[in-house]
Amino acid sequence: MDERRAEPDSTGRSPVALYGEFTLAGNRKVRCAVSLTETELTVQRLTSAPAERNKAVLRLRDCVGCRAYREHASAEPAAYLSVYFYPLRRRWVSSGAARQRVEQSFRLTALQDPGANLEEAEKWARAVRERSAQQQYLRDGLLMSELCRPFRMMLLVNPQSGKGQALALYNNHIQRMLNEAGVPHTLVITERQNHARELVREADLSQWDALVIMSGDGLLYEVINGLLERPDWEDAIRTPLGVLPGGSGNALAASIHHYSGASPVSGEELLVSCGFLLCKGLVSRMDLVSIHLSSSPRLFSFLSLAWGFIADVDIESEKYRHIGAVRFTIGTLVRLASLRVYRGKLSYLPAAEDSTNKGDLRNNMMLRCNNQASPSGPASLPCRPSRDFSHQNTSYNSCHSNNSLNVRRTECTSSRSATNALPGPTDSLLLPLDQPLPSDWVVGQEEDFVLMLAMYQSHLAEDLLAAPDATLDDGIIHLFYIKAGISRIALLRLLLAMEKGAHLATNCQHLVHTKVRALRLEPCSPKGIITVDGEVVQYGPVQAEVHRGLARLISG
Ligand SMILES: Nc1ncnc2c1ncn2[C@@H]1O[C@H](COP(=O)(O)OP(=O)(O)OP(=O)(O)O)[C@@H](O)[C@H]1O
Repeated sequence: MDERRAEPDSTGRSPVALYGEFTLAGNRKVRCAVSLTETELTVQRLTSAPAERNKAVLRLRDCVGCRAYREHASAEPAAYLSVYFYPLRRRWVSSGAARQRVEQSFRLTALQDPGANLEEAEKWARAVRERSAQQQYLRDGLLMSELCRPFRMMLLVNPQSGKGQALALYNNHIQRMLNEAGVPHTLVITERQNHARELVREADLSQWDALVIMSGDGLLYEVINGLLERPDWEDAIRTPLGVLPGGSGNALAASIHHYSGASPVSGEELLVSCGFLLCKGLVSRMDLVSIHLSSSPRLFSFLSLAWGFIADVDIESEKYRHIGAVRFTIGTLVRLASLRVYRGKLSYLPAAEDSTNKGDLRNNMMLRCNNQASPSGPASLPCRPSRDFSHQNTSYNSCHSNNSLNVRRTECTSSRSATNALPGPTDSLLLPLDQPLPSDWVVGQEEDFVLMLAMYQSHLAEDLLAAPDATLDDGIIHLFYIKAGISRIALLRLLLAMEKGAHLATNCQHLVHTKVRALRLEPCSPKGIITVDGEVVQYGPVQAEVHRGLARLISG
């Protein structure tokens, strides 16, 4: 075993920091030369076959953890080193790539003293751990010098979510991944609706470094609202949250996978990807949206507010939950066959030029090191309003083209905020629902709509990329709406294009997309469905305001 200094060499390749020759743990006849650089672990089998065929090069950024140990009750002096990677591997049956588990385990027997062999294995384990953490910091533009104590995670699993397999998925994938990453966790199996909400509302949060849900989006909705109902909501909502897909929609899980830049995956591949991101422990800020209804307490939403077609499909297809994500396809076909229109008024506050953010990565932090972060910095990406509102400064009282709202400006002098004395942040942009809107809002007139969808993350479901340019904390509500007049076939085409996030490129005249900071919807149809993060809420007037970066999410 040889320890070498990590200094740059003339080839530009990262130099070797540690070198050793071990046998494979699974086959003592195979000897390997193992070398560790700042970025890679290379395992070269020492056989007579051509060298490249017997070489595995694994990137430390794909490593979730490693372990040094001795076999229980063994008389042998050998110690073992296991290193766990989840690299992206190209799929053979379909295009794209997905993370797959690769374990490298070695047997160290160079010395006669079992303690000395174990010490050697521990030295390797420490070196691998430090370098793989360093890779994470470097990739995300952060250099942090010290790791804090291991974090303690509460993992809430809803056994009824999706096809009812969340517990089996935990047993088959997540338990092992968290053990490999050395993440101690306490498993809590939710027993009923609102169990998670009550639990986090009462919990001693000083005991937990992260609250992770394994379910659909509904359980995270409960956790977020439970945290914001606490008297200490300001600290509570900074607890890093995590999401592992176990439901049928899994929109937030699909969004964080998308933000990681990997090609689209679903099912267990999405679970492994989210498990990997969770083990890496990088925390980002996440926008939350406060939602006001006419006679219910204020709610907080992390994903979407929907009315009309999409809300109908989501709720009407609940009865097919046991078949998983296919339920949305069936629900869509059923609802298309009897397409409805809804009458209502839609108004909004356009996002200012500087509301989006280029510097997301700089707002990240390592979970193990810092989970009490300061607010987001200023934003800088230009906002692109939808084509029909580019003229909003000119003709407010007139009717516009068929893909615009009929807008008018109102003058409102009231300054009364809609936020009451409940816990949670103040809504500075909203007035009470029964008051006219302020003068800087675009105010809609009564019209017939097919759907309204407000999104704050990219995905509406695993395979629905509804807001392709949304990011976790851009401080933007991506508002989409379709007014009456669209044909069934045009609507179906749009929904199919949404699978790849191509719906905005179809130039469908009926689809409008605009970026806003707040909105108000006043339905006039006597009946209908409104959903918040896929959960039904009181039908009637509703308004929403985005709170940029209010929550913390473990993401990539
Ligand atoms: N043990 C349980 N039995 C019944 N319902 C539960 C249980 N635990 C949690 N719930 C409730 O189940 C509801 C649905 O959960 P969730 O949204 O997480 O899964 P899902 O609906 O299957 O997924 P998706 O939202 O992706 O379709 C939540 O409102 C939650 O409160």
